[in-house]
Amino acid sequence: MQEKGLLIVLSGPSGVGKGTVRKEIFSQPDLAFEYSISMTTRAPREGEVDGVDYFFKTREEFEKLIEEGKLLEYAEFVGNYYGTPVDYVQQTLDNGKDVFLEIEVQGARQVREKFPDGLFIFLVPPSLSELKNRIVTRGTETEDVINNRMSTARDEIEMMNLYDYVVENDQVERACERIKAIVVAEHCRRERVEPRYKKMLEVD
Ligand SMILES: Nc1ncnc2c1ncn2[C@@H]1O[C@H](COP(=O)(O)OP(=O)(O)OP(=O)(O)O)[C@@H](O)[C@H]1O
Ligand SMILES: Nc1nc2c(ncn2[C@@H]2O[C@H](COP(=O)(O)O)[C@@H](O)[C@H]2O)c(=O)[nH]1
Repeated sequence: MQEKGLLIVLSGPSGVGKGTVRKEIFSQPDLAFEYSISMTTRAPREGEVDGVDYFFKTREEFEKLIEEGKLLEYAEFVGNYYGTPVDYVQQTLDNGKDVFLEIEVQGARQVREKFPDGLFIFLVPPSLSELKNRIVTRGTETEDVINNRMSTARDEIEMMNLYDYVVENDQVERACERIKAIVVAEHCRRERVEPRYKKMLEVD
């Protein structure tokens, strides 16, 4: 029987660097994750592409997806809906591949209920002032939205004890290395050791 993949959830306050870290991890070929592209009612930012960064939906379309049970989890975050397509996640896990979700904490709680064996990682900034600096420097949000996201961030950080691991994003490369090490360790712990590691342990 084919082993199921690992469901990896990365959360953290807005602006901590989840997307940056995730893109860096996905640019490296040594860990084969599949990224689950989320649905959102948020308007696309400059340079964002439908079907690559998000599937952009109207509120009506999103509410229909909720009614039809098409979402593994969803949440309203600072005025917009965000959600994870259930079929893609389930099919990819069933095919034995690891799936990587980058979602906020309300959604992560719902995923934990459905996938208690998932791997839940919370990314933290070196400080709240650095968090604000990152979100401001990104230059994508209005002042009102930044203030809203910063006040939500304080509540989110209080939820970090619900996660299996907390990783500091002081430098992108270091945060990626920490996350990759956690995933490899989890695979070993769950005895789903990659063949190349098994080979290393073989005795002649
Ligand atoms: N380790 C880091 N040091 C300095 N700047 C960083 C670091 N990681 C990310 N950044 C910068 O911080 C900003 C926010 O990063 P990013 O968009 O990846 O955050 P996010 O957590 O995905 O945010 P959101 O939840 O709002 O989508 C970006 O401008 C990014 O370049
Ligand atoms: N619960 C979910 N949260 C999600 C999902 N996709 C993204 N997110 C999180 O929303 C906020 C805001 O994202 P932004 O792109 O507008 O900055 C951030 O914390 C994302 O991680 C999802 O499918 N479900």
